[in-house]
Amino acid sequence: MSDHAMGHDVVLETRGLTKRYGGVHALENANFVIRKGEHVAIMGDNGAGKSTFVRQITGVEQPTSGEIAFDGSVVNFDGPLDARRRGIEAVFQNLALADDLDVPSNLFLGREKIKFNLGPFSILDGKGMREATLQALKKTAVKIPNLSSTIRHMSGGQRQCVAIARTATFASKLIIMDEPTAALGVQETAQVENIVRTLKNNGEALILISHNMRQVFDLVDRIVVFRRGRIVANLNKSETDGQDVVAYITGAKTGAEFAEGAL
Ligand SMILES: Nc1ncnc2c1ncn2[C@@H]1O[C@H](COP(=O)(O)OP(=O)(O)OP(=O)(O)O)[C@@H](O)[C@H]1O
Repeated sequence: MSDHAMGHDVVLETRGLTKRYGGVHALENANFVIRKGEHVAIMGDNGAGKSTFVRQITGVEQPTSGEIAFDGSVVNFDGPLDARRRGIEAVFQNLALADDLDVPSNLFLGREKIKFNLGPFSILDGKGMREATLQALKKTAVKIPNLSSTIRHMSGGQRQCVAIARTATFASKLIIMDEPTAALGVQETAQVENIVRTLKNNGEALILISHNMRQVFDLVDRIVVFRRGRIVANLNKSETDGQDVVAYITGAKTGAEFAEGAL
């Protein structure tokens, strides 16, 4: 894929992205595009290849073959840090929060604001991190009653909100959420969904992996369906419905009509 072949509004594009684990074909020839400000859902049955795809585009793993173009050029992510440095942030099912730290410390985990260095020691800018946390929560419409409480003392929904606020604070180009509400109750789910809507209003590009059809139709512009490691459908929300999507997920519709390059 030549760099200039990408539209200028394309944030991320994969071409022929393939991942094999020994003999397991977890991801086969995935062609995927997401543009600026777009919210795209990835759906598919268990084992369809959704998480494998996300691991390749977040630098957690290196693909077996295929290309990833990000922000205008072909990239090979060295690791997750490399992807993060370029502006891709993901909220994974295991939230990677530190249980014994408070909200600002978790938001800045690994990226702490330093006030000054004293020999080998770094003195953290606690006030700066607290202020930046308040701003980040405001920007993402995340409501956390007490910034000083440790993660251990928070509900599942609040933890998820902290993880999302962290993602949204540092993701300059692309946010990825892997099943963000799978473990949450009704109210907590509503809160997370509100945050996703706010991110849409803020013009952020977002990939949402979800099994929840209502949520997907509520929150995204486009639905990409994975089945047995392949992308079998790329559907504009306005041109499809839940039954149609389920048909692709289960294989009742084969996706043979899903033309290469139709993205
Ligand atoms: N590290 C690995 N080693 C071997 N096989 C793997 C590995 N990771 C995933 N797989 C296999 O690759 C296929 C795709 O798995 P993946 O986890 O990407 O699916 P998924 O769509 O994310 O499923 P789920 O909804 O259950 O999370 C499955 O057959 C899975 O068993």
